[in-house]
Amino acid sequence: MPPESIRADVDADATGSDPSRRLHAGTVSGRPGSRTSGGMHLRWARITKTVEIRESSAGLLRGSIAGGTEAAAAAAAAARGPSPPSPGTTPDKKDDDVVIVGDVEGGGGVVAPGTAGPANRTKTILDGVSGSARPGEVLALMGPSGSGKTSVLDVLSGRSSHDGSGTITLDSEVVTDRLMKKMKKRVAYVKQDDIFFGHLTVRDQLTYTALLRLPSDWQRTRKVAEVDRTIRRLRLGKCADTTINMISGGEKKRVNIGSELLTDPAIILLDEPTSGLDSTSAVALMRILYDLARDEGKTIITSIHQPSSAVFFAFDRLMLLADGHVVYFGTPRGSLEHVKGLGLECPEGYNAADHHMDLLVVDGAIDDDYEEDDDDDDDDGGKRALRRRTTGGGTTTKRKLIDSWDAEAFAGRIEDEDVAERAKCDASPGDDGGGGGGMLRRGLSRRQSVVFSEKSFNTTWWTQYTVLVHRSMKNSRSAIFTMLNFVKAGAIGFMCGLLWFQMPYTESTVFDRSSYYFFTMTFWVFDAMFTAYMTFPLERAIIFKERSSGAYHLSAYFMAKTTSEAPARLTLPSIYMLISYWMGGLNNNFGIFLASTLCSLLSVLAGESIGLFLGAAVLDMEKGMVVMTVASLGLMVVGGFFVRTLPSWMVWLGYISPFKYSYNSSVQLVFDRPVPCDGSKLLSSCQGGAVGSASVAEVLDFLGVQYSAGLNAALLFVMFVVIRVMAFFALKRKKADERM
Ligand SMILES: Nc1ncnc2c1ncn2[C@@H]1O[C@H](COP(=O)(O)OP(=O)(O)OP(=O)(O)O)[C@@H](O)[C@H]1O
Repeated sequence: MPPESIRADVDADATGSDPSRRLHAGTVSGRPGSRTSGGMHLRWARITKTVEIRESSAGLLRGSIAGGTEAAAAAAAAARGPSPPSPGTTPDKKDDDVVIVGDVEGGGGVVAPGTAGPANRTKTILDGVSGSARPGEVLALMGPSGSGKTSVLDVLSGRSSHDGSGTITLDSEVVTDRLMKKMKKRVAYVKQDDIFFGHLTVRDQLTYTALLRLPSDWQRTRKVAEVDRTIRRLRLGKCADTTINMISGGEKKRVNIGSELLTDPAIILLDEPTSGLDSTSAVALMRILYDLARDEGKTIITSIHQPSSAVFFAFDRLMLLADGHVVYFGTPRGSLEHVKGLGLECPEGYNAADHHMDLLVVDGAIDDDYEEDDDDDDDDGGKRALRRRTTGGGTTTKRKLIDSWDAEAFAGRIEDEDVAERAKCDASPGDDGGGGGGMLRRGLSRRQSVVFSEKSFNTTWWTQYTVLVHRSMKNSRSAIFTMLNFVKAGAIGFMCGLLWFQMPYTESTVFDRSSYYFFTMTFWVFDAMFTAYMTFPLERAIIFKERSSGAYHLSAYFMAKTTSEAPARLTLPSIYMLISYWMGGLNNNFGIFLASTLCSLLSVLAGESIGLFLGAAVLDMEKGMVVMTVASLGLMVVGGFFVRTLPSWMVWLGYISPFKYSYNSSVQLVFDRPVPCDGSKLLSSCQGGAVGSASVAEVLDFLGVQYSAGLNAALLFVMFVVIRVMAFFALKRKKADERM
């Protein structure tokens, strides 16, 4: 369909008698006097995006079959293997890329898709993409997997940059990098994955979001009222007080949308909001989106895989993508006319969306199989449907569709619309603050100044910190204060108590006393290191998502995390100490119990810092676990328990071992008086039998303990602080990489 007919088509469709219009009939609670602002007209022209293809450590090249030659696609598909996500990481489609086999440098491998040759390491994932989305309308992006839907949304949302050759305009204002950064707050982006703290209820999730993101001059009651309204609007009443872990997929999607809606965005971008939903839930969700567009004038852009007929025809506009190219933009009904004009008519009664996908999905490997199977008598309808995708002369329908869409003319049309609208705006006095005269020529436009005048954050650092502490405590309370963890601390404490039960304070138990502390600090420091390690890799998706929408400062999050988890993290070792210390009869002085418990807790905090640092530095769980294991065992080995004299080049490692300081300080404390000899002739002063005693200094020397208890505790504290600061900077450095 020629681009010129797009608007006519939209208008015609809007008055049509399509049965799918029932989707628009849904009602949403009225919004009299609501604070809702309408949408904005978003246009984009000639957007191109090229990415570097990363080489894996095994010398393989990661790429995708999309956009590649059929041969490349076939070989790449053949090479495709299961690629499970790393445990605990958010599945990332970028990591699911097909592995292209071969020595690419040597030119012997498979051609990187969309590129000129085997040695080329870049790939064009968006190629001159143009389109527009208006307030009050729902634009759907459709196309096969890998066609570029998410990439378009990433670019439009400002979460990812494009190559700079194209333009994006917002109400006809060119969106510069700076404006794009600010614009993110007016653009809600609901990603494909539902990422939340699972232990929070739906209401908690929305309330924390409201407290973090709604303006600080709003009263708390107003924010809570907004949460209630969002719950009603998204029909989440039934599950409002259920934890997110327990709600259904459709409800999760709605919570995700609700979290974004709270900030009253002008533009809402959604990446496959209906994926994983049954058709009824998908229709219900789409109805909510239509209500938002119709009733509140929002601009909505959603990618969608294979919608039902009702959903398909209800879209206001449709953008079909293949291999990063637009192959159609216009009304859904117009899309059928367009393909019919190319001799690819949708069969009677066949789902239009399925028909488009059939035309666009081409998998070289599958097609080759069918070529070979040509004489197969057992051919069935499915195969025939697939073969339908190949037209005469070996040209795929996909190629035909790409070639027949005049992307250049379409981009020109989008740009003309922009120019016309801008001229209209310039000509209307007062509209831009007085006098017209060219918004762009005057530098900062009215729209831009409105956006720029917005503060980077809606709330103060302190508000962010307190809200995040509250949220984190609530979440970690549920995650750490579990019955299982209490049983673990209690049972291990009791077991140790039995093992070291009521040791007499004599020469023969010198080793047993010190080994109690060796075990205690090994166990709890390891525990702290490994559990803290998980923190950032598990929460990274949430942090980056929330940060990319300007919810809070990273420092507020980090400080909140540090302070809120400490009580939970320290309670369990305290329970252990309370049970095992008194059962074991380590030292009946209560002050020494308190001091040695404090030293153990300091070592837990130092261990936690190491875990946080490694978790921030190595967000990939698989690699991180290896680094953690090596680091923790290494630090323990160099603590001086196994090898008294370390090789000179390793001595420095001993100074960064929390195990060493924790052990030293506690052992210093517990041997607070001379140790009576009991005939075991362990210590040199006791060689005469069960008479006399060994001095504290001799015992400590015998055990290889260095420095005073105070100095050891102080060094633990320094480790705890310094490594924690390092963890913050490691996380800060990661931020840019991970946001994409
Ligand atoms: N950073 C990247 N590095 C390499 N390839 C990338 C990168 N980002 C996207 N791609 C590739 O670009 C193509 C388009 O990806 P995109 O995620 O936009 O597709 P999609 O249409 O949203 O797919 P799906 O429907 O499966 O979500 C894919 O082939 C993908 O592998």
